[in-house]
Amino acid sequence: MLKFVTSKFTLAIILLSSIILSLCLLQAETKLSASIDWFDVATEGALLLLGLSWLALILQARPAGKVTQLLIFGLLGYSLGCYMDLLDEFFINHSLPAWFALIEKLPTPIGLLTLTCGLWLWREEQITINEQLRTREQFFRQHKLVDRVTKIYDARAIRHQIALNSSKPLSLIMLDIDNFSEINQRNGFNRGDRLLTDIAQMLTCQLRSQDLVCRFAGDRFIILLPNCSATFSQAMAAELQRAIAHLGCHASSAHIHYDPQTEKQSQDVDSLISHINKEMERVKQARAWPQAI
Ligand SMILES: Nc1nc2c(ncn2[C@@H]2O[C@H](COP(=O)(O)OP(=O)(O)OP(=O)(O)O)[C@@H](O)[C@H]2O)c(=O)[nH]1
Repeated sequence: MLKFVTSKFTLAIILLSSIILSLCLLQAETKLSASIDWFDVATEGALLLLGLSWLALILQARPAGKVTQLLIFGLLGYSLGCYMDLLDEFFINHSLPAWFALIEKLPTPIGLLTLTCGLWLWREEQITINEQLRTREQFFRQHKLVDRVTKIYDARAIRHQIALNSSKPLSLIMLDIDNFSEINQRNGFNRGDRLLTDIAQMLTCQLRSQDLVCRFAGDRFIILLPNCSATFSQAMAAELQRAIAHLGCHASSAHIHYDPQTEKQSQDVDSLISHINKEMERVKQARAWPQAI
């Protein structure tokens, strides 16, 4: 439903209806210059310009996604309402079609309602990002264990965090970008760095506040999910792979689950890391095998 409401198709309909309304209004009787309230024209024109400038700012500042679509749709509705109010100033009311009075009232409230939904989701998104940044910032200050390129935790940091969390059930996800050396060769090392940074930021935004992501090595990331089930981590791994695909590359994923209460032998950080590395090698081999035959 949300997708339908915010689809490009709907945006096209709003633009089209704006054009149709303009044509309709062209047939109505215009007011004499002396009877036009120029103060109203100025204020309504200013509101329209403000709506359009907010739209331009949103388009510039926000990444593509559900929240941005809601904000755009809301601002388009609001701007359309302002535009119709402005046109209204230039035409004699009784010469306008009867349905115009009804239609005129709709875009602004619908637009403002959608905008409010968008702002609410933006707020939720920002709270998650702030929480992640605060955790990262605190850890950075304490240990200076941050990767130079992506500015997320490095391998030493995740080892430290796994050790801290290993008395409770935890899951680890490893993501390894496929054919990253080719991406480097094709686009250059700097673009490769940029892609690693984008992936790191995207992963940070996708996780729960208690999860941690690190750049483990080259094109390999590890995510620590404390207190979660194996099913949850499996679903999360698939979700993260899909999100990485949106950035134009593919990642292999491996995941392990460790519950100290049910395991026969307790595992330390090294054995957990070695376990997930082996899982990843198995996944990579399974991927390479069909290509080899
Ligand atoms: N841009 C950039 N590249 C890096 C960095 N660190 C490592 N790399 C590159 O990452 C690539 C990793 O190569 P491989 O381990 O062979 O992985 P791959 O090419 O993705 O191959 P598969 O994993 O088998 O799909 C190498 O080409 C490294 O040069 C870095 O900090 N920035």
